[in-house]
Amino acid sequence: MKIGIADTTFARVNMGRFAIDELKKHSSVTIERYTVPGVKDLPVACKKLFDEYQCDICMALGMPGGKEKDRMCAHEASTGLIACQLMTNRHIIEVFVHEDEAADDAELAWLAEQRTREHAVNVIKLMRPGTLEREAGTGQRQGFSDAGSARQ
Ligand SMILES: Cc1nc2c(=O)[nH]c(=O)nc-2n(C[C@H](O)[C@H](O)[C@H](O)CO)c1C
Repeated sequence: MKIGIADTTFARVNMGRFAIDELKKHSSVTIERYTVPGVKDLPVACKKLFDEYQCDICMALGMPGGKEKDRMCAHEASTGLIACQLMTNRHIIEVFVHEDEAADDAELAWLAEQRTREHAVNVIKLMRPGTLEREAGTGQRQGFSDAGSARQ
């Protein structure tokens, strides 16, 4: 198994470092890292990780800014990431941390690390068929607290 990590220099937290650290804690998989300037460059980075580096699954790590044009960029990037998944028939776990989700820099750094690490664990679980099934409907969230199951 080979995991691709695509990340950006636009992000204000080194999300790639946290992803790699977490993946190594849980498995001995091979990891390829590909860093690009911003989120809109992530789809082709992931495509190259699949096509040229033979990755089986990718994480796309990015940090959209708080302005309207940043939100637009993030939406475009997400659309590209979905297209890449359909073209390659492989999963890309998108880990976007919007700058305005956090109240200050300290919370932003904490959120980016936490969300990245939790999604890295999701990647490991996705590679082991049936594992995520045990958590279906449990209201998992990455970063802030889990929502939990709704009462039935
Ligand atoms: C407006 C803008 N906002 C963001 C952002 O919020 N987050 C991010 O990672 N990148 C942004 N970029 C840069 C683009 O994603 C891309 O890197 C450039 O347009 C070069 O292709 C741009 C241009």
